[in-house]
Amino acid sequence: MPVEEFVAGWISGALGLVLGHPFDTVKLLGFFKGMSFPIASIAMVNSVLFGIYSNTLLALTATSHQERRAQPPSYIHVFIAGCTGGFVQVYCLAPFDLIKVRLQNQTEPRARPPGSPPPRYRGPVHCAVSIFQEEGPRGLFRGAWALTLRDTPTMGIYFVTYELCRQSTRDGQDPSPATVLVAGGFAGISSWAVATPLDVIKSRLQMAGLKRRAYRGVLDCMVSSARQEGLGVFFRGLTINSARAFPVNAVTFLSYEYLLRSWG
Ligand SMILES: CN(C)C(=N)NCCC[C@H](N)C(=O)O
Repeated sequence: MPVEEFVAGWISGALGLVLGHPFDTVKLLGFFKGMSFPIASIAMVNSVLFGIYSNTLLALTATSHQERRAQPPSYIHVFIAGCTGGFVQVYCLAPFDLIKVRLQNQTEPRARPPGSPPPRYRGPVHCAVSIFQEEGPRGLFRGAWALTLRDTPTMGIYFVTYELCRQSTRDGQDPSPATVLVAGGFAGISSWAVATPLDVIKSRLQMAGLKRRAYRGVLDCMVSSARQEGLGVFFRGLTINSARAFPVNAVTFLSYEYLLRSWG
């Protein structure tokens, strides 16, 4: 199994993450105060996504990343490979994503009035240990099913959009940096546009353990959220997700393509 796609995926994920830092700081407060935890976790998840995607395409089409310039894979193969990458990365992402959502939903310490109780979680490691102790090892995978439903098809869409947008490049030639940036940016936006409704549901399920709010599953959470707050609830966060997705994924794909190209 070629490993360079995993390494390129890790580095490009880290670079995208640095670029997304201002957006993530607005959204996530405590989680992104330091960069080391997100780089170790989210960049590792990106490495799994790109590595599995590329190796699945290799299995389906018997072409390496370099050979695919001259022999582009069909969109159905790209979609299957993207879905496979999305499915596998969920099980690395689930605990990190849970920690992110729990930290995101607690009050920012700097904004707390003096004398108010300290935040429940002191940071990502404390959050992971507390969930493990209070909700058991399975607690760390709370919301994983919703995450699977969110990421499996949307990662297929992510890679198909990327391939569609860079179609203007002639077979056998490398796409220009502008093409890669635009294709990567649109890949991010299209996948987040489709993913946002399930992202809302996933976050609610992940918070349920803490708030002792019981949902019977993904469907129950969808129905009760829509009943109480209307259909608009499914589009919460769409603007910030899209604004963040363009630069983050433009840089992720640009660095991924250039790293693989420079390694031959
Ligand atoms: C849930 N969806 C839609 C995605 N994860 N899409 C792919 C983008 C991944 C990238 N690391 C990002 O955070 O934008």
